[in-house]
Amino acid sequence: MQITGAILVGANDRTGGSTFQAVDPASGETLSPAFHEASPTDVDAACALAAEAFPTFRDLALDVRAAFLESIAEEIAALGDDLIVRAMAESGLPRARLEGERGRTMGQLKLFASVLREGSWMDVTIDPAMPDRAPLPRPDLRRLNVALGPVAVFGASNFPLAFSVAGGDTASALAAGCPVVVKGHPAHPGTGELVARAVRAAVAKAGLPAGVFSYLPGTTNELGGALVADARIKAVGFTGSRGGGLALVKIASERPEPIPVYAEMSSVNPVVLFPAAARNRGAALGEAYVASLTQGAGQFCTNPGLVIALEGSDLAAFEASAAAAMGKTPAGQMLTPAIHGLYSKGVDALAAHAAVETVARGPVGEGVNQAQGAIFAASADAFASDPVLGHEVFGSSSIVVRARDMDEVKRIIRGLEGQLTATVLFDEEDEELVAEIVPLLAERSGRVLGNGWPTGVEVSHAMVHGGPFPATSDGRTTSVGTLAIARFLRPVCYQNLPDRVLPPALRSDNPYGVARRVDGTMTQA
Ligand SMILES: NC(=O)C1=CN([C@@H]2O[C@H](COP(=O)(O)OP(=O)(O)OC[C@H]3O[C@@H](n4cnc5c(N)ncnc54)[C@H](O)[C@@H]3O)[C@@H](O)[C@H]2O)C=CC1
Ligand SMILES: O=C(O)CCC(=O)C(=O)O
Repeated sequence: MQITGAILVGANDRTGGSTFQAVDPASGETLSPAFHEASPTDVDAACALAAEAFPTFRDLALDVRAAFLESIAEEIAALGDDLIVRAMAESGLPRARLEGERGRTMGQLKLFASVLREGSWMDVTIDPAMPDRAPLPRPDLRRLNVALGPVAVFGASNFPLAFSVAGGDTASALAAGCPVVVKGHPAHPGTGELVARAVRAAVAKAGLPAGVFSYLPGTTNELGGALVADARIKAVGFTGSRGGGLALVKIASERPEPIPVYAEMSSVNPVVLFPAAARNRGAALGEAYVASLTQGAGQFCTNPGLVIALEGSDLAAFEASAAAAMGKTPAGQMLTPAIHGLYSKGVDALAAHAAVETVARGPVGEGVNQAQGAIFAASADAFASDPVLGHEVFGSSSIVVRARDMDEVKRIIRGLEGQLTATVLFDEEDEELVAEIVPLLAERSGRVLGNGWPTGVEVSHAMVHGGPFPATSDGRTTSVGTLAIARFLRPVCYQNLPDRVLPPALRSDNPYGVARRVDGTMTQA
């Protein structure tokens, strides 16, 4: 499929005034073609079409919408190697990683198709009428979840497939019955266009209204701002910087009709290394830490940016092993010159900090925009007295906090901001201490992991990829896994309405055959 640089508004290819080009971060070279910057007029057209498409798309039979999601996955597969080659050039990510990400993207779409057919996402609940109840009769009450309306999705730079044009936000919004308008990430516009054309092809094949999906490429904050401000948009999904996420939250909350923004922003993902684990296997853990930290040049919002442990010889052995591993880990290719610039600035600031010790630096990269890994250390007092030390440095940089005792460990944890993940590394002898620490971590994070590493998020039913602010702007939900659909739904209760005017899932004959809670008891169809 050809990349044209067009703005994809429903079924129409549009062109605009100014253009921009992608840059290959590994060579610094500009890539063809030029992409048209979407304008406020394009935002208006895309949102008008999305609003028009909404009632039809929302009310589709479940199986039809599920088949549409599966068809998007097939269209993405049909893009073949062109997609991988373009994504490699635009992101600097290696082939194997992108092939895996493509599989995950398709898997997410298919998983949401199965969720749709299964039906529990509607949470159908029926309280039958009790006409003879005294002193007052009870009306017939029937509740289900319905789609919010058109959703704006901001693709992430670090997952050009799985968190981008047809990534988790788009898949969950479409599954809910919400048309999607994507603001493409400017770092991978060609990859974005290819995937957008695949989604558009699936829309056409299913005979759906064209406004179910639009793709707006662009570099400016004004574009994203105009999209979030548009009255027809009813929710926003975003993965990116804290500044970007907060700017969108502000715009959304100041609208005449405020809307929810589900922004995944920043996290340092604390790892607590317990004494027996440090004593028994500190060196092995040090190596595994560096493997997780440097994976993908550290460009995961889940990467372990903070280790908290008791000072002493066992921690010294962990640090020495991590330093040795870091010394052997080549610099990693970063996604964009801007992200590399921010990484270098963050690392330089830590290296120059009076209370921070540099434990290890990885080898200097041979090419451009490469992340030279970095491990720092600080005392618990130093860490507690400068909040900057707890801020995310996006890339393969991490800090080890050396605590004098478990009370200091707890004090550090209590001072942490909200996190996507928190990890405990422990052996059996540590379990009593672990039981004290896990509740503190759970209070501050979306996922608490034992004896593993936070990078690598399973796409499944139980997964939570979310967490209290600033990990996300709304810690009640997740952007990965099937629960993500709930972000784009709201409950409606129908009172005393006859079958023929009710949505199918609420009717007496239960035509979709979904499980329902009737008078407080779960019933199968
Ligand atoms: N939490 C996470 O998972 C991630 C965090 N980041 C952080 O973000 C930094 C920059 O990376 P990007 O991916 O470019 O993120 P970004 O937040 O700068 O951009 C993400 C998207 O939001 C748009 N945007 C940003 N600020 C906006 C504003 N004020 N108004 C309207 N639209 C806006 C951009 O045009 C882009 O489409 C990284 O260095 C890293 O610190 C990046 C990727 C993932
Ligand atoms: O590792 C994952 O699957 C998710 C990571 C993520 O959300 C991110 O890095 O932005």
